[in-house]
Amino acid sequence: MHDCSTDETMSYISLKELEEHNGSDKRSSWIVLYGQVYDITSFINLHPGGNILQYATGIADATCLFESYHSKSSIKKCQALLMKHGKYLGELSIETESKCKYVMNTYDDGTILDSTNFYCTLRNRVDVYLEKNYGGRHAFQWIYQTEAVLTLILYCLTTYYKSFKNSYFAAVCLGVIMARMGFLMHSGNHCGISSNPYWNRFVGFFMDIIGSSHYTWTYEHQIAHHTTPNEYHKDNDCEIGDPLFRFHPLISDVEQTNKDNSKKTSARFRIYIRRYQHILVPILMSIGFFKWTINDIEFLIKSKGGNIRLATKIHVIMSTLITKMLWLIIHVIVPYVYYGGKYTLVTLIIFMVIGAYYLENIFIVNHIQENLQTPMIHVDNRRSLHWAIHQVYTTANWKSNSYLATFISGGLNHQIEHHLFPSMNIYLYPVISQIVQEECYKFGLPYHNYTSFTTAWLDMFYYLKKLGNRNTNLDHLQ
Ligand code: HEM
Repeated sequence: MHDCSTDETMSYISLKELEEHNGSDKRSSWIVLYGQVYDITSFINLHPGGNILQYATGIADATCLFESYHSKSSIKKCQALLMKHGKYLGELSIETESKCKYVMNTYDDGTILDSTNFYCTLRNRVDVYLEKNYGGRHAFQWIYQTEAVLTLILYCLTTYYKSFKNSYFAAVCLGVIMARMGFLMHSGNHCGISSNPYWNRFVGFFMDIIGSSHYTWTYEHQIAHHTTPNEYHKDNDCEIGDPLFRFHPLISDVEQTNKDNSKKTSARFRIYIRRYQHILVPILMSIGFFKWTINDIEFLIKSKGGNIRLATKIHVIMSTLITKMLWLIIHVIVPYVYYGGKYTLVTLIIFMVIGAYYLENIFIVNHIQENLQTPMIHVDNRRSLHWAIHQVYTTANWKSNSYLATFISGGLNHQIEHHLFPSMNIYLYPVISQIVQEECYKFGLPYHNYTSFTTAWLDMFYYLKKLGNRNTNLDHLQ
């Protein structure tokens, strides 16, 4: 990386300035690694890992993505490439809170061991082990590629029978297949399907085939969620349902500054609803697919999705609109013309609800749990945690080491391994989980692993209930 000690006059770049260089149409692309800002416009299209690099530009800290996506042996190549083609611009301004995220690895109050070498040690062990025994992070990629192609064929067949052949059974199967497409696109957009970036792009596009947008999803998931899991005002996933529901302890019952009566009523309504959120959330999960299909358009138009800014790209907006139109024609207009409104509505509800239930139940248990917060949640300087330690604290597995659970959940049962090595083939997670557990233990870090999906789900349910029933007080509004 750039040696700042030789700089006579250091330049500082503000977060605002950085955000303007996020690779939007006609804008350049800047990336922040280890607090240093680089202009990578000239080689962004030459990146050997493919176009995933575009998402990491214009964000406050891409160190987590940089470290977690490259193997031990790749990192040196990356640094050489960056030195050759990237232009060092300066340091990210000191006022930018995220800057210190990488620099310090221990809590300010010293309550935890110095874990500076946790990720380095772990990654070296994992990569050496995989290289020696399996030939690298993409072993078994042919299995995953075959699974992707077969799933796509099944999607086309079930869609055909549902939309053109009046089959309710096909609608049920389509729901399951849609969820499987969701797991696959998750791996594709994480570059986990293959060492070939085109395969990853192809499978990542499954998200658009099922009616959503891989572009907005990648920003929300890769940037907002993966770099800052369970962090309030950063990770969109811990704010789903807000203001109605509370998935995170820092979500307030009331708007602090507000004193007028209408808001007081809405705060009361919220408190009332939250009391039953553990019942309502599992019911409302059913509309997840409908929500995604519509939300994407809003995100693209506003260039913003929750806590994250999106780079505006006209060709992406156009292609998203086209794929959504095609989805609408195939799943709504065609069955409506052939079989009428009732059939269309019922089959739409069947496959959208089954798909959403399968997918959402799997991913909701990995982060929404009582014990999944960094220890200093109420203290601002918790950002001093190294990103990998943050991931371990805020993530839970269920049924680690089970290949069946890995297949059923698309690898999401190994959420800890996934957050530490997002681009690894999911079928290697059971292989490395023993190493991850051992290193967590050595460094005094937790390794949350539920013995079954049911225990994880029930704990999530009770935690939602607890969060919803938290003592609340409206007095200060008066
Ligand atoms: C400016 C920063 C970066 C540089 C210079 C860079 C450079 C490279 C290089 C040289 C490789 C080939 C490695 C090899 O052949 O062993 C590579 C692969 C890759 N990069 Fe990057 N990269 C950067 C940032 C990122 C970021 C931020 C991400 C993720 C968001 C990413 C994702 C990947 C992926 C997925 C691969 C393929 C790895 C594989 O097949 O296992 N890169 N990158």
